[in-house]
Amino acid sequence: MMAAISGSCTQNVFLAQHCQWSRQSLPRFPSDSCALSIHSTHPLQGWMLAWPDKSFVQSQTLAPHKIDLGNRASIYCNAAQFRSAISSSEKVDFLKLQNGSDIRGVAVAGVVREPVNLTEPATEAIAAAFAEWLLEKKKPAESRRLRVSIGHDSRISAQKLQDAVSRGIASAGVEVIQYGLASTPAMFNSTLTEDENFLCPVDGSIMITASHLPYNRNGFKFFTNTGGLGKADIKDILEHAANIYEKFTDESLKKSEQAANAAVRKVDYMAVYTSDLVAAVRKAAGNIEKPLEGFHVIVDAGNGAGGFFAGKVLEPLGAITIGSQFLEPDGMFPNHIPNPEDKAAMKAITQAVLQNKADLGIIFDTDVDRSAAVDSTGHEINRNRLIALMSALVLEEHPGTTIVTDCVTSDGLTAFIEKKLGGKHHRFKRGYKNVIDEAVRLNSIGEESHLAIETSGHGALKENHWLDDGAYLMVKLLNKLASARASGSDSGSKVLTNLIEGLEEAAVAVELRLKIDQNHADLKGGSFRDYGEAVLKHLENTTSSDPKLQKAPINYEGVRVSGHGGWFLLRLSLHDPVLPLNIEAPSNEDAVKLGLAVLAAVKEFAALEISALDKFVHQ
Ligand SMILES: O=P(O)(O)OC[C@H]1O[C@H](O)[C@H](O)[C@@H](O)[C@@H]1O
Repeated sequence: MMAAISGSCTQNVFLAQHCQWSRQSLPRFPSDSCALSIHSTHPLQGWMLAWPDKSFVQSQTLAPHKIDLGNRASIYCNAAQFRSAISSSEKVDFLKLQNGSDIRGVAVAGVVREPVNLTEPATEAIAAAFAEWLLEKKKPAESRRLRVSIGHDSRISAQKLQDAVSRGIASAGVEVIQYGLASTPAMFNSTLTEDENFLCPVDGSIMITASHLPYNRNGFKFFTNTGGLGKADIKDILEHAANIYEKFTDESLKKSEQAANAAVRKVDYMAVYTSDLVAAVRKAAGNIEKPLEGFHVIVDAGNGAGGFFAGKVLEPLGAITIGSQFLEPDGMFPNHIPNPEDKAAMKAITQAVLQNKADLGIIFDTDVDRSAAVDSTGHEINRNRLIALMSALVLEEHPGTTIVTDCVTSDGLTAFIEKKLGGKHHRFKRGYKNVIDEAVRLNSIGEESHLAIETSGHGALKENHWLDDGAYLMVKLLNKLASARASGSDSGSKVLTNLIEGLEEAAVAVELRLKIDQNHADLKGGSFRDYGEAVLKHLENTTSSDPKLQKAPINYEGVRVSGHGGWFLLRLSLHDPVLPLNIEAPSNEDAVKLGLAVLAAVKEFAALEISALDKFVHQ
């Protein structure tokens, strides 16, 4: 038996060093076929892995070369003895890598006070933990192993992290399918596509991205066919990754490299994803091959992953894309930050549209889950305007439906959705996952909702599996242009601009981000969250005694108050020790009055950095 096992030890090494599993779930081997059963295919997948639990046998606690199978059998393996490969200087605080439902960290050295914490071994451990999580959630079919797709954006650390992710996945006995440069939504899509030629559907998917953050960062988003993983799952995975990491040995790292070398396959999945987008526009236009013939559309990918949209989506549909810019992936982002909320980015695409006299401009963030547009007059269609436009399109198809948005949307948007479009505006919390989950929840309790969208440019439609896909949002706009042309009412992007006519916009709209100094004595050793909550409570109390201010009757996040013809919202950032303050008002004077009301309440909180607010009210 020993000889038989030792020949297939890659995954057994992983077992012996990283895994925990339930005694009850061990397979019943006939006494003399044990070894063959185990190394015939992929041992991990036949066994139910379990998350840490005291009742489980932890292989680490067993003799180094022996895995105990209860009283039925013992398997011996010539794996390396346990000897941690991680020195104390490489300790990683895994939980600090959690960013809501994503993982984010520093992957490139060289920025002062930003030490690398998303190292290759940490990445390998996280990927292995995800693979284990997946193995527990999904029962692999007899006929095939589980498979995970891996894609990345244009960041300079993409390649090394892709390799590390591949090692982690392969070490767990799961198949690795690399897509190379890809968009986040395409990765989710790969869990839904049914096409064995492209090894789809995959059981899980990992996108390596840190969205619009600076070049030295990177991170991961995880998907299964039910959508992106939530916060609780990410926390479990990180805790488990920390265990795996502690137990790495030189030998196990070498074995996972060998496993990855043997297991990795590459697929051009973006070809499938883009042809689906092309097909969607053709269908909406009445099955016309080139419904965008003659339209001039400019794409600005900001050197992220979105450059494909010009050549692989717009051009096959007949559009002219001359003047498109920054389509080449470049992880140093030399032109502007790929972020439709960024002023410089919006200026860049606006200028390109005007200079080229284009019909429409389209801009994506780095990993293409967010987008915005610019009409032929250079008018930006982002933030509240993008939500208004998408609401108009969705409400044409689904009259009366509920539009779920984040909390920093304007009062003008509510009036537009409810009075002009006849829909219902449900202003919920910040965070793309929060708005998507809320829309799904509403549907589950009988309230119809077809759109969940944030001012950040994340938008998800029910018809598109609640996937927040910046490219799909733009496809909806293109559908409108194409169908207007097909019906003879073509007037270029005016078709779109007309749809948001009547959206009232505040003359002044500002966002100030007030930092909480986490090391300040005023925190008295408590968390920045508790401190932030105390600030918010105090603000709520002080504003309730001001007759000129009215607390929003329904509000799900922070303190939202109307007054002086406008409103303000102070809330805790989803991720950072920051209290973002949004103010919208009909004039600067009114905005300052609202700012002063906030300042009066928050100035006594010594750990809060209020200089930006101070400057704003004393401008
Ligand atoms: O709370 P904040 O710091 O403003 O960040 C909020 C934003 O965080 C991330 O970028 C998420 O992807 C967005 O969905 C969310 O809106």
